[in-house]
Amino acid sequence: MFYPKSPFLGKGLQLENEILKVHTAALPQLLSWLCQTPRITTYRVNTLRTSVIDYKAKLQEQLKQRYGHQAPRVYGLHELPEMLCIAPLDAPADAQYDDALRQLIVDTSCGAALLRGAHIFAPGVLAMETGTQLQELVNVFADLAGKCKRGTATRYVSDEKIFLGVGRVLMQRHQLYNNNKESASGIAVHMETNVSGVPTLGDLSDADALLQNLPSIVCVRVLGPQPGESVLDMCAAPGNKTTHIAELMGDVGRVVALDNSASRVRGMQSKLANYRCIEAYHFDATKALNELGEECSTGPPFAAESFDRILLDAPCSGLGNRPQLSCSIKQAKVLQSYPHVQRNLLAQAVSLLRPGGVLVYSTCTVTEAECEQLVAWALRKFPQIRLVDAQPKLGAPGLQLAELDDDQCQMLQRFGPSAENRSDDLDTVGFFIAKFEKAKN
Ligand SMILES: C[S@@+](CC[C@H](N)C(=O)[O-])C[C@H]1O[C@@H](n2cnc3c(N)ncnc32)[C@H](O)[C@@H]1O
Repeated sequence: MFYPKSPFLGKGLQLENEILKVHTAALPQLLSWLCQTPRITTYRVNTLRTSVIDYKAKLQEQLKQRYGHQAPRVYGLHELPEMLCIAPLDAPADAQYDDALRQLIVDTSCGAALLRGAHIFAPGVLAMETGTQLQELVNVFADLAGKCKRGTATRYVSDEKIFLGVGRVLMQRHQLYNNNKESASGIAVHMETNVSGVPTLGDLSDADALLQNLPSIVCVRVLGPQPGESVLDMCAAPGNKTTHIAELMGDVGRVVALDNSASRVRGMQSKLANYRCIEAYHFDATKALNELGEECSTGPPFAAESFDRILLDAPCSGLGNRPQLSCSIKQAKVLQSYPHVQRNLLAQAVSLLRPGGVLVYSTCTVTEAECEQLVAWALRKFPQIRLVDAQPKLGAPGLQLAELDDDQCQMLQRFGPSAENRSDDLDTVGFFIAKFEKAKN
């Protein structure tokens, strides 16, 4: 069956050429890896509320109810004690296409979530054949070409659709596509099986634990926040790393979360309200430094050298979000626009960090320009910072660039298709982490 080898479906050569400029030989392998589904599912347990042992028992119970004696393994990694991993199913073969079933088409972002174990929410359903009944089983496909019109009632024919699995219908056409009423919400199709073998549990996140990718958990561990410190999370929404920072600090100290999207800040407020040490502001972090050196009020902008640790989880091209069934970035100039804002943010971070403080720069992408080249630029531009080893190390070293020596590459973490990331335990999304320390005065 057809499976994409590039998120750009062979139509984005210019874009593909932007991704790895020095390491072009590694590009085909990287592109096809981006299209594949990470096979492990990871939850970060909120250890302020529950124990990892108790949450593991809860997960195992859910899996047993769903899969009986074929329930997949739940395990931890000693480097990340607050994380639990769910292994893929041993035998995803019963997700096989059944010619007797009707078909249902979803968009690519819904398709990607489905391959990672989600059910299908109403907005993701593009086409449902007329006559499809409640509780009926359907073959689910993703429309890679983006040509299937929402509300299509007939069988959608295309060479660029891929089979994802078999689902049970919970909403009918009239519930999904009623133009006169509010758009439908909720689960429209419950996935019984999928071709990735990732258990179809949906998102079990609640106050006790969060569905979160492994490198994001590594990232906050690399930052290493301590109780009582003052920590800035410059690009915080939806707040998933912010809450991890607060948890590692035992909810003692000060965590300032900034984001320049008002709606995203509103969206994370209720989650953050559970932590005493977090304060969140709708604010453009490229202006977070009070350049006038005036006495600051409590909120942003802040005086220079205000923070012990800073996380810059930068806005980026997001290409590491596997599986990339089709990339929403269509022009090279969009890809080229990210390093500019990343540099502005990094410059602010260097000024806001106290001497001896720690800065972590991370992205959920794989382009050289937003990862290793950005680090090389920062080291050139700011002699007061140096790279330090990004421990705990679960990713591979950074790519070798002329401007970075071998020791520096080893200090970086790149989650990609290299041998180091191949073990089943680490089949995760693409991500990049660099840790800097600012010289003491
Ligand atoms: C990669 S996401 C952050 C994810 C978040 N750290 C987490 O783990 O939940 C990047 C965020 O940066 C925000 N952003 C983009 N430009 C910004 C700016 N100039 N100042 C502050 N936030 C910005 C976006 O709104 C987006 O929420």
